[in-house]
This record gives sequence, C-alpha cells and structure tokens, in this order.
Amino acid sequence: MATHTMIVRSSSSSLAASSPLTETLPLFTTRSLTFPRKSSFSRLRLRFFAEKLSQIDSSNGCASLQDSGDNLTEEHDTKEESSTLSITVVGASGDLAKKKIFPALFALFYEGCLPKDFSVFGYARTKLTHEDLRVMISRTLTCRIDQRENCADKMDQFLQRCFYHSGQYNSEEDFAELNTKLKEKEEGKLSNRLYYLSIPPNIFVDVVRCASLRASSVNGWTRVIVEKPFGRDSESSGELTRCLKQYLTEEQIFRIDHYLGKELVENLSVLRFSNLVFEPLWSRNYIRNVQLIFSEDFGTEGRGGYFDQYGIIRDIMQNHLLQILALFAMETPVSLDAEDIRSEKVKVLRSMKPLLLQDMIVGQYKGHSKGGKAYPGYIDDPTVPNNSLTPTFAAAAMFINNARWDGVPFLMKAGKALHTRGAEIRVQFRHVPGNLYKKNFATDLDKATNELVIRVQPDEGIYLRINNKVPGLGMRLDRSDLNLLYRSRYPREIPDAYERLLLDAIEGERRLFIRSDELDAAWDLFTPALKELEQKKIVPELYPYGSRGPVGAHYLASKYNVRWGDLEDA
Ligand SMILES: NC(=O)C1=CN([C@@H]2O[C@H](COP(=O)(O)OP(=O)(O)OC[C@H]3O[C@@H](n4cnc5c(N)ncnc54)[C@H](OP(=O)(O)O)[C@@H]3O)[C@@H](O)[C@H]2O)C=CC1
Ligand SMILES: O=C1O[C@H](COP(=O)(O)O)[C@@H](O)[C@H](O)[C@H]1O
Repeated sequence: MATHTMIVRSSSSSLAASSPLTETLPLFTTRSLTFPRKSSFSRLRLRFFAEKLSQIDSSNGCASLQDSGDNLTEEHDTKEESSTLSITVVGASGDLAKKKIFPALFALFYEGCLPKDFSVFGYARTKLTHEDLRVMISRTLTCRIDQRENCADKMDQFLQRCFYHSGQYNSEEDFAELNTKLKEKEEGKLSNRLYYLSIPPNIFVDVVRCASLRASSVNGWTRVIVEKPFGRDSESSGELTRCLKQYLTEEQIFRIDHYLGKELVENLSVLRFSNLVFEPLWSRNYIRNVQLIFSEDFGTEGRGGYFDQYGIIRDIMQNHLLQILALFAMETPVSLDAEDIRSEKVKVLRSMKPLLLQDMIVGQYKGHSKGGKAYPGYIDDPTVPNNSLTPTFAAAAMFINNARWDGVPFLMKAGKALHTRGAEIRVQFRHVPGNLYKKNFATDLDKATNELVIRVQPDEGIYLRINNKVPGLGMRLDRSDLNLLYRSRYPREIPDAYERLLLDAIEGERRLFIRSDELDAAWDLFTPALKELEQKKIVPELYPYGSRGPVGAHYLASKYNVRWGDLEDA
C-alpha cells in the first residue's frame, strides 16, 4: 500500500487560524506521520468497516470501504479514543433541523458512523430544556429498516448524547456559555467541532463571528456547514464569502447543496467514467439536448417568507440543477480528489454562456379547486405580498461554449405546486442517420430517438429508452426501456443526502461541497437575467396549483426544437 509522509502542525485556537494542513489531518499534533495514501477513506469508515465487515451483506454508508484495501493502524485507534466530536446544530428549533439534520445524525449513529465519543448540541433562541429537545427530535427519528433490532435502544442512546443551549445568534456571551458546555462534554480530550448553520442566511455571519471568537476548538478542527442560499446574486454572495472569511478559512467552510448528496447524483460520475458505453456518446456528436427537471407537488406552504425573497431560480436552479449540470457536463477530472473534481466543475461552469432573459420563462401558481378541495395560490400565503411577482416556476435554456457541448441546449425546468414530485436528468440522443426502419416510425422520427433517464427521485432508477422489435411475425417496432430500478436491484434503503454530507464534513471530505469559485461561477450565470427580470418586473405566467406548469415552457423548448421528455412519459 502506498504511504505518504508529511509534517503536520498543531491547530490553533481561532477558526481562521486553522490551516488547510490541520484541517486535513486534524487529529494529530506536531510530528512526522505516516498515513494511508487513500486519505479520503476515513478512520471512522475504516473502523466501521473493520468492525462490521462480517455482518454486512451489501454496502451502505460506512461500509462503502469494503474495497478500500486500507488497514487500520493502532495509532489511528488510539487517537480516536482520545478525541471527541461535538456537532452543534444552530437553528435547532427550525424546520430543516427537525426534518433532516437530527434524523441524519441519528442514522449515522445507528450505522456506527459517528466516533465513539460524540455529542450533539442544539442551539437556538427558543427556550428549551435538554429534555424538550430530545422529545422534539424523537418525533422525527426513524430506524432505516423497520423492526431492525435495538432500534429503540439506539434511539435512547442517541438522545442521551443530545443537549440544548438557548442563546441569541449575535451574542458572544451566549456562545461563550455554549463553549463551556461543550468543554464539559469534551472532558479535556482533543476536540473537533462541527457547526451546522440551519438558520436564515442573514444571521450566518453573526453566528460565525460568535462561534469563531468564543466557541471554536482549541486543539482540534472546527468546521462550519453553511446552508443555502449563499447570497442572492454575484455581489451579495461575494460579500457573504468575504465576511465569512474574516473568521474562517475556505477549508473550514462547507457550503452544502444537498442534491450533491443524493445517490443518483453521486452516481453520475460512476455512470459516465466507469462505463465504456456512455463516455464516447457524451458530447454534441450524439446528444441532442439535456433536460434537468425538478418538480414538487406542493407549494411554498410555511416557507413563503423565505421563498418570496428568493424565488425558484435561486432556490433550485442556480444551485441544485446547475450542480447536476456541472457534474454531467464536466471533463474527466484528473482524479477523484475533491479539488480535481471541483476544478473541473468550475471549468465547465465558466465555459457556459450567462442565461439570457429571452431564454427563460417564469410562472407562479394560482389557487385551484380539485375534487372538492381548494388549493391556495402562491399569493394566498399570508407571508407573501399580494402583488408578489416571485416565480414559483421557471424554465431556462443554457449553453456551454466548449468543443464538447457547443450548440447543445441544456434545458432546466423547476416548479412548485405542480402535478407531481420528482427530479430527473433526461438525455435525448440524436436521430440514427439513414435509419433503415424509419418507415416504422411514420412521420415522427423524434419518437425514434434514444433517451437516457436518470431519475434522481422518487423511486430512483436509470433507464435507457431503445427501439425494439415487437415479437411476432411482422416487423413492428416499439420503444422499450432497459431499466435499472433501484428498489429491485438494491433493496436496501438509500441513505438520505444529509447523512452522506454530514459524514463527509466530519471526515473533512469536500468533494460534495461547493467551493467559493464554483459559487462565483454559478452566480455569474444567473445574476444578469435575475436582475433584468426584477428590473423589468416581468409578470410570471399563472398556472393552476397541481397542473403541469405554464405553457410558456413548451414554447421555450420548441424554440430549440426540443420536447420535454417528462411530458412524453405522461
Ligand atoms: N427547510 C428546508 O427544507 C430547507 C432549508 N434550507 C435552508 O436551511 C436553513 C434553515 O431552514 P429552515 O429550518 O427551514 O428555517 P427556519 O425558518 O425554520 O429557521 C430555523 C431557525 O432559525 C431561527 N430563525 C428563524 N427566522 C429567524 C430570524 N429572522 N432571525 C433570527 N432567527 C431566526 C428560528 O429559531 P429560534 O427562533 O428558536 O431562534 C428557527 O427555528 C435556511 O438557510 C434555509 O434556506 C435549505 C434547504 C431545505
Ligand atoms: O433546497 C431546497 O430543496 C427542497 C427540495 O429538496 P428535496 O430533497 O426534498 O427534493 C425544496 O423544497 C426547497 O424549496 C429548497 O430550498
């Protein structure tokens, strides 16, 4: 096994002072050290692997190390014994914390992915006791596989490690008190601290300042996961990054885009780069268009206050869909290392043309009654102004100015309160030149093109639409699917995106987090059109709650000779 020797410095007490080096290998103090070359495979995963290998039938979460070939060293074990991990969820009383973060932490604990010595702190202004927090959290914890043994015991054990501290987000004193409580739990051991900012963005900087000055680790690493939105446009995003960097190094900032943690999005690179059949087709020579589609069958219920400031383009397109696009379209990275992958993503984003207003349409849902039930319109939400022009739906056509993708439309569509919930990538291939069977398709040769669909959610799957002879004496063709349905092929439940991302942040793995130059490139693509949209006060096309969205999306697609694949499926 290849090894690598380096000198590792001890980390310092301030968040900003923690160097990339100490970030990478935080558990070690000044000395020369030999560690496995495959450093992205963490000690936690390795330990889990070593302990559970014999019990696991198929890989999931921590067991993903089965083929790593790395060995555990006694040194690693000893270091882990003497270190602690504290995870502080800031905004613990909120929706995301309850729905996603605490359940993901429990799932990691349940799967044996957290270190032996960890504690979870909730921090928010709401006055709660430890017990109140535990009761609140316990309502949303589930065991991955129902009836799995020890689930109730595991929940109790997890809840006993959860604590609460009430404080203001801009109070250094309150964070100093938090620091005292964290230290009590850390019992003088080497302490690593992870903060999850599950709060509105306008208080990110206050929290980072207070945590940095008063509650960062003195002898281990301190990392901060920042939830989106990262600004509203290029300027505000740049300003946010600048402010955060007064207190944190880039290596300490983990900008989360939870779509990158979704199984099928992670699989994109595997599909492309480890199958000979796809990569040769992955260009303008064979691909006619690519569609990135997101839809939700519910409105902004309860989140109108946030949503009205941002709208669907900033909420979904500029981040989730654009990130998928970057992974889809990037060139082969030099390696699977975070920096190599992120550099390729930046490159492709910077090769894209900024979105033009004429290549975009916007919509907003209106109230609708169906089956005796009334569904409210967007502006019926009391937290949304009556005259709001905020889009709850948008479609856009984007282009990449490079040799691989020149002229290929990348169409995005995202909407709330539509007829269904789903997220998918659709790749429509070109026509077969001189198709011998064209008479079998009547006049619509478009119907004969192949389509690859990567269904991110729900019911994860990948299918390739091909033309096939219908069995029989005649020569009739139909389109059939070569179908990889995850629930049949991999019956284990798929981990939630937040589990993967939390584990990565704990391990210092940055591959699935957004680097600041990626963020800048992403905003540069959307900022001009967003500004124009708002300056011109473009009125969104209304569409009924529960419908397929505004008809403008079809006109936009047909401008580029494209049909939305999801509608053909319907
Ligand atoms: N909810 C979701 O599904 C998703 C959320 N996000 C992002 O995650 C973060 C958290 O989201 P979510 O949990 O929905 O947010 P919430 O609105 O539920 O806010 C989280 C907590 O922050 C505190 N808070 C809320 N508003 C303010 C305010 N104006 N000033 C100070 N404190 C406030 C409240 O705690 P207290 O009053 O107790 O201090 C609240 O419980 C946001 O950045 C959001 O954009 C990202 C993806 C999905
Ligand atoms: O980031 C966000 O994502 C959710 C959708 O996430 P999913 O994992 O449930 O698909 C969306 O509802 C929300 O508006 C947005 O902020």
